[in-house]
Amino acid sequence: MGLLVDGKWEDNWYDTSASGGRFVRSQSQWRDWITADGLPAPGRERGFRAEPGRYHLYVSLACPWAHRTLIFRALKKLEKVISVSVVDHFMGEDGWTFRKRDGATGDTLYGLEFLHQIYTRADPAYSGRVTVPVLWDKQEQTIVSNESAEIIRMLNSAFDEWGDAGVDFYPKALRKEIDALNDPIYPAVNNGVYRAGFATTQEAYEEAYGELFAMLDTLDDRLSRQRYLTGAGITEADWRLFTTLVRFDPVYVGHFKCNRQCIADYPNLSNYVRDLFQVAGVAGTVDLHHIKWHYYGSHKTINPTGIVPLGPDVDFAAPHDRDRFETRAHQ
Ligand SMILES: N[C@@H](CCC(=O)N[C@@H](CS)C(=O)NCC(=O)O)C(=O)O
Repeated sequence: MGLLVDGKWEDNWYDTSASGGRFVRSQSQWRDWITADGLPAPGRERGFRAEPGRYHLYVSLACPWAHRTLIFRALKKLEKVISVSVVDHFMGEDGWTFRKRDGATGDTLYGLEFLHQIYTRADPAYSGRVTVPVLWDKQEQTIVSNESAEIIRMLNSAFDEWGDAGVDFYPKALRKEIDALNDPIYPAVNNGVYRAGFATTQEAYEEAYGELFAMLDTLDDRLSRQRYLTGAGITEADWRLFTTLVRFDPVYVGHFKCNRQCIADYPNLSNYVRDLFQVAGVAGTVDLHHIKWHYYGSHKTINPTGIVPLGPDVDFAAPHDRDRFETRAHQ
């Protein structure tokens, strides 16, 4: 685990000393947008036109943020439009690498060894973390975005000429509600599990743990009345929650000490995660081997032996009870 400083790789774990033992995720630095017309997004200088075959995703199958982008690529039927490279599940002193095993593809564009070489290819003087996902422009040889929340918005609509325009996970009428759900779910749940797991003081851990389970309780209650977070149809808010929930029992309960209870113990969340897993195209984006081996194998500060636990045995393909609710297909 490390980062780039003026284009040079330095091996460094997260520094929590300035924040009372709290893990603070850095802001993504590449924030351009692909648009159907190629004009820069408001406030941006560079414009990127949506075109088939021009863009590439660098992902880890372990990473919940990258996982969002793979789900959107699959459900928007963009597999032939946007290509993908999958990094190795182990993230050690070289950061993410292109070692090829267990379904990792290597760097299918340039045959590079490390993901940080993709960042310096875009900017030889880049300083910052080297994270997945990366949305890469093969034509301009640069990074468009390394912010998953924005990449999924692009995939949701910019490529509709080639993808499935009938699927909309961020419909106009629900945008306010989706944003209002994402806003508290991100710090408490998506990033909350990391805040608990990477905390280096008891106080910081307990703070994150409390917020996490309070939010999961609220969500379980909400899902006792409706099939999905905004009601009868699946939206972006569901996919963002899903990638954390699917990792929860296999990894976060043990590795990140998020152990007040499992998702399996929540009557509604447990059925909900199976429901989403069983949406056509989604199961193929979930790789529990990469997920377990990455977290338990890579985070030596919290699991020094690197032993990967064998359990629990979670079956996301088991039946769920969610079809008792009103359901709406996408507009
Ligand atoms: N805000 C980013 C976060 C991405 C992120 O933190 N990815 C993790 C993997 S789960 C990573 O690559 N971490 C490497 C590092 O922090 O050095 C996003 O949502 O795209």
